[in-house]
Formats: sequence, structure tokens, C-alpha cells
Amino acid sequence: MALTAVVRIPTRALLRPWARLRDSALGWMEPVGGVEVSTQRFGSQRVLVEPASAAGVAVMTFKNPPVNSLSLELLTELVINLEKLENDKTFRGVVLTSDCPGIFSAGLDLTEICGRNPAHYAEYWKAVQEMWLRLYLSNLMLVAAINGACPAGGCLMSLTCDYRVMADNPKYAIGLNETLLGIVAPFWFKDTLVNTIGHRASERALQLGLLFPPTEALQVGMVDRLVPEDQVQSTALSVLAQWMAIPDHARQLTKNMMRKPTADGLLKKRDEDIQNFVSFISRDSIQKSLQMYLAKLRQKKG
Ligand SMILES: CCCCCCCCCCC/C=C/C(=O)SCCNC(=O)CCNC(=O)[C@H](O)C(C)(C)COP(=O)(O)OP(=O)(O)OC[C@H]1O[C@@H](n2cnc3c(N)ncnc32)[C@H](O)[C@@H]1OP(=O)(O)O
Repeated sequence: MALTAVVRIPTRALLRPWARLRDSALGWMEPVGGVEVSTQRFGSQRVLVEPASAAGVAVMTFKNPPVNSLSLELLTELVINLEKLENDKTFRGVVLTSDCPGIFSAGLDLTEICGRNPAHYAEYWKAVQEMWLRLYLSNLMLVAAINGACPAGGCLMSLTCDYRVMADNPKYAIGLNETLLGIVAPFWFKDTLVNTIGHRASERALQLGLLFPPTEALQVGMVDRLVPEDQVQSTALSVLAQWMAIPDHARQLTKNMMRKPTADGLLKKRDEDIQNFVSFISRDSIQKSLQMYLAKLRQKKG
């Protein structure tokens, strides 16, 4: 259903984005002449994008049941929808969240990296790289509303955001647990973690494949705020409202200055990284480990 409506916001608020927060805090909602802001919901099968009630903000919800694993389709849809938001200059901030109860994302889709051929592994890894590069370097303000379990690739995705709000439920955990599967987090996963929680904490977390419950994740700096489960999205939106008070150009240049050197590490050797991934993941021993891990996951229910 197309929810096509147009809200007008004053040009002065667009020129001085930080004024919007103040204006709306003063109760300004009058549609006056200015730039058109689309309030149309869009998205695709696995990624829903809805404008939030605050101007310039969208909520991107992943809906790839049962566990929001990052399949090739989900990764592709994510990047396309992010690009749409970036091209629509009315959007300045996005909350990333999940439609799967109790799960933000189970990380990379193990069925994409297990029992397939090298060409498929290469295509898939390119899509994983693309997701990371697009999110990590996005000019938009990104806030992760982590409303459930967030292992491995799910954690990576949340680490690309500018801020993480997590549900304070001890059943959920977040971390880069690759070593528990007998695989290795690549250097750019590692760099993203180091940039967030520092070198020593990352080394320990990566070697042990630690999955942190919310309280520990907050202590180590992997997430920025814990809130009751039913407040994760509303808190993420209010965090975005605070970030919106900063002039975009200054914030974007600062973000780029902080992140570009890390992203360049991958940009300079994308093909080599794909080749490394394909040869690593194709090893018999690695395939056996992954098959065993998948079998354990599937047996859990039986
Ligand atoms: C020299 C250096 C070179 C380096 C080269 C690179 C090396 C490779 C790098 C690869 C990096 C990998 C990153 C990853 O993200 S790997 C994925 C890791 N993910 C996990 O470990 C999470 C696994 N899942 C879970 O722990 C639980 O499912 C979860 C807590 C998320 C939810 O639990 P719940 O009990 O609610 O649900 P189930 O476990 O019953 O799962 C339901 C069904 O979903 C299937 N499932 C779960 N996770 C995945 C997944 N990641 N991919 C695919 N499928 C998944 C699960 O099997 C169930 O399926 P069935 O219904 O068919 O049984």
C-alpha cells in the first residue's frame, strides 16, 4: 500500500538542520512553503523502509525469518534500500531494526557459505563487503535498535552504525563469535571491532568468540545504551533526534575522517580479500566445521 503524502518543511530548517529539532520541540508542525519530504513507505520483500514521524528519519526493518540471516537477497535489498535513502536528500538518519522476534540478525547465512561452489562464495562475499562498506561509510546517521540476538555478521552490521541501543534482556547476546564456528573474522571485521571497543578487548573477544550479554556489552562499549525491550526503537529514534541537532556537513566530514582509513584497508584489496575468503571457506576442514555447526543448530529443536 502506498502511503503517499507530502509534508512540507520550511527551507530554513533544511538549511539549518539543527533548527528542526528546536522547532519541533517548540511544537512547530505547520506545513509551510519549502522542500517536499516524501512520507512514502517503500522497501522490498526482506527490507521495509518507513519514514518515522520525525522529519528526515526512516526506520529500516529487516524481515527475513526465521532469524534474519544475511542471505544474498537480504544483503542486496539492504544495499539498494540504503542507496534509495541516501539519494533522497530529505532523509538524514535511519534506525536499523528487526522484525524477527528475539533476533536482530543471526549473521551471515550459513547456507550461503556451506556446500556451495567457489563462484557462489565469491559472489556472496562481494555482497558482504558491499554491505559493510555502504553502511560503514554512509553519510546518514545510523542507529541500531538491537531487539534480539546479534551474533557475528549481525554484530558487524550493528557496529557499522553510529550508535547502538540494545534490549536489556539477558537472553540476548552480541559479539563476533566466528572462532566458535572454527572460522576467522576477517581483518575488516576485526578493525570495526577495534575501532569500537579498543585493541585489547577486541583481541580477547575475537580469540574467545565472546558473545556478550547486554550488561557486559555495555561495559565493554560494544553497545551504547540498554533499555527495556519495548523501548528499543523509541530510544533509537530519540537518540537520532539528538544527533540531528548537529549540522550534517560537519558531522559527515568527521565521520568520514574517523572511518575512511579503515574502509580504505578493504577498498585497496577487495579482490584479494574475496580470493582469501573463497580459498579459506572452500577448505574441507572448514566446510566440515560449518556443517557440524549447522547440524547442531538444527538438532537443537529435535
Ligand atoms: C586467514 C584468514 C582468512 C579469513 C577469511 C574469512 C573467513 C570467513 C569469515 C566468515 C565470517 C562469518 C560471519 C558470520 O556471521 S557466520 C554466522 C554466525 N552466526 C551464528 O553463529 C548464529 C547461529 N544462530 C544462532 O545462534 C541461533 O539461531 C539464534 C540465537 C540466532 C536464534 O536462536 P533460535 O533458538 O531462536 O533459533 P534456531 O537456532 O532454532 O534457528 C532457527 C532456524 O534458523 C537456522 N539458522 C540459525 N542461524 C542461522 C544462520 N546464521 N544461517 C543460516 N541458518 C541459520 C537454524 O538452523 C534453524 O533452522 P531450521 O529451522 O531449519 O532448523
